[in-house]
Amino acid sequence: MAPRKFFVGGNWKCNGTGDDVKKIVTVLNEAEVPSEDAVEVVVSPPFVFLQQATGLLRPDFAVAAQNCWVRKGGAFTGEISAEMLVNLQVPWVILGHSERRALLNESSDFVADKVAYALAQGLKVIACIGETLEQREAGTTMEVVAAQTKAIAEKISDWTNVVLTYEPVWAIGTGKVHDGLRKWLQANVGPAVAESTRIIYGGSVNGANCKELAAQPDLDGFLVGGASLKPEFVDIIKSATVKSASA
Ligand SMILES: O=C(CO)COP(=O)(O)O
Repeated sequence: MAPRKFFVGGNWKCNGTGDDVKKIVTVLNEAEVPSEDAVEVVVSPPFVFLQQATGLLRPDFAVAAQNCWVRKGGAFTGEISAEMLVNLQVPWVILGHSERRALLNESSDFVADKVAYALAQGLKVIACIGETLEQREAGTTMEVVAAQTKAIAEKISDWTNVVLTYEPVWAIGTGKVHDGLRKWLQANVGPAVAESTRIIYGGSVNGANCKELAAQPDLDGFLVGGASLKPEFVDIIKSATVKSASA
């Protein structure tokens, strides 16, 4: 089976202006980074800047939307459907981000329905899971992330276009949950899916800590928030070489 390609996502969240998009994309376009064979780079601007970013961005980098509606579009004011993203040729979507789970009460079932629907429309999905600090302190981390993954596993059969993102803000650098998640996939979905699915990490990844994090055995990349708006995002992309060197 082909090795899992390192994945670096930049989640711009609800930040920026059209001018900021130009600035960030210029830095990315001028950057010398490892080849497409070594790293997959996906940046995620707010919906309103998706087309602008797509038009300006180098062809070896892709874009992701930060969310989409759970079903076919229609009378759902303020939502953006998976079909619309496909129509704009946006290849990726982030679903189940911890901020949406926490602030907008998106449940694991709702997120799983979104993942299934988006995949069925042909989108690739950055599916986010992660526990709250309270759950962490109660010692239920693995239980919580396994339940979130199970909700998704029950609704999809093909994991090819899924990147699983473990994103608890507190958990820099432990690597343990990634190992647990891969074992969970192995036991509950199957060895081939466990072997091929990329499990990435998000939470305060920056230019200074990315190399050490990239060296964690079961970690296949990052979803970067704050640092993806800055030139250090290029250093984070380059940390893919840590993985290729250890492969
Ligand atoms: O939520 C995140 C990425 O989706 C992580 O954000 P930070 O990298 O700013 O901690």
